[in-house]
Amino acid sequence: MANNGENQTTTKPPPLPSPLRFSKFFQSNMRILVTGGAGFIGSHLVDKLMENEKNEVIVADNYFTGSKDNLKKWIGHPRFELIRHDVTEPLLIEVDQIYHLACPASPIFYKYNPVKTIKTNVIGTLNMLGLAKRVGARILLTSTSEVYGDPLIHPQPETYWGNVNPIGVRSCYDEGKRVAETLMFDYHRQHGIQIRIARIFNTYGPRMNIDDGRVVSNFIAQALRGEPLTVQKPGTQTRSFCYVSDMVDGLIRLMEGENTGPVNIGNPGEFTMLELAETVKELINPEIEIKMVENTPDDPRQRKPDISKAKELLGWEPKVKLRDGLPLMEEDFRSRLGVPKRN
Ligand SMILES: NC(=O)c1ccc[n+]([C@@H]2O[C@H](COP(=O)([O-])OP(=O)(O)OC[C@H]3O[C@@H](n4cnc5c(N)ncnc54)[C@H](O)[C@@H]3O)[C@@H](O)[C@H]2O)c1
Ligand SMILES: O=C(O)[C@H]1O[C@H](OP(=O)(O)OP(=O)(O)OC[C@H]2O[C@@H](n3ccc(=O)[nH]c3=O)[C@H](O)[C@@H]2O)[C@H](O)[C@@H](O)[C@@H]1O
Repeated sequence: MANNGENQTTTKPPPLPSPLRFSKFFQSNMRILVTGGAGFIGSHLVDKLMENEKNEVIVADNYFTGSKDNLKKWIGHPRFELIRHDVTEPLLIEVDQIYHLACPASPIFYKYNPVKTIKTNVIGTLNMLGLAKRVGARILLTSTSEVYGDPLIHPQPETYWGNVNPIGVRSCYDEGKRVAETLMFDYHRQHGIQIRIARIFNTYGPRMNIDDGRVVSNFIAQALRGEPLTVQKPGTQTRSFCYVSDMVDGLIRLMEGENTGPVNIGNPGEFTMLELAETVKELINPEIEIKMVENTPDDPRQRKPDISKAKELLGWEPKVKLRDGLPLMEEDFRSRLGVPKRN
């Protein structure tokens, strides 16, 4: 029987919280660090966390794929701080929770400088675990469905150990995240750190980079620019797309709950890339052409989360269907590309 982490209780007590907790200037606010908070999912997470007046949010980001623009409504807010920081360097601050998202997510960006991607996943996660250990913070890692590689089991439950190429062009990301998960559990067992691991499946929504290279952003930008939708061959490969507000809700529930994870967070609705292209065409621009193009190596052929664990342990399941989420993203892309809605 695969031991998947959930019954691995720690023998060591967690470290004491920062001594500042006992100082006379003690503030009861929850201090939350979001690494990668200037990115797509991170900035939506920050919006949600900032809604709670008891939260102070600190974002650390090196702006590789993120942007200050995504956080502009919070810059200058007394409960918000933005730090230009690369997580491959240590960070010495006092916080109660860490959402560790920093890592390029789109394949074109994570393959751009693969050695840096590995450093971000391994050294970056070590640094954030070191911070969690020093101050007694709870830490959540945004891992990925890519830890299942090109899966041989469908849909993928958390107990599946995956089918991953260790020497391929995607390995800097998927093996990097696998090591990051290992580090999380080793810090948990060895040092008593409170950990949470989310395995995120393809997420989409407003604020994705327009030329991000991921399939939903590509298709919407192409449809709005009047360019052919580039379906990578064979087009029968599948993905399951989760709207970003559902994702943020799942991440917060995981952080606040009692279970370490790993927990799959994603929308089980499964589509082939040809079906996705047809849907974008129908909803956004029926005149657009669909063009088959060459694929990249090691592209997973099928992907769909088994979310039984998220349902049972977090009481979570996604609410936004693809057909309802795409128009919300279209609106954001129209305003950023300056393409008005047709009558
Ligand atoms: N969006 C998805 O479909 C998806 C799926 C699975 C997992 N994830 C994970 O979720 C997290 C966020 O993904 P996203 O889609 O928002 O991506 P994103 O690229 O929009 O955001 C990543 C953020 O991390 C920052 N960053 C990258 N390297 C850094 C470093 N060394 N130091 C500091 N900051 C750094 C970037 O500048 C950016 O702001 C990532 O960890 C990703 O692996 C995302
Ligand atoms: O969800 C996940 O776990 C992972 O999924 C994605 O990786 P991937 O699924 O390969 O994402 P895309 O680049 O959006 O590709 C999805 C599919 O669309 C296809 N595609 C992509 C782009 C395009 O223009 N056309 C097209 O058909 C690709 O071949 C692939 O089969 C994310 O980019 C990773 O960050 C994330 O960790």
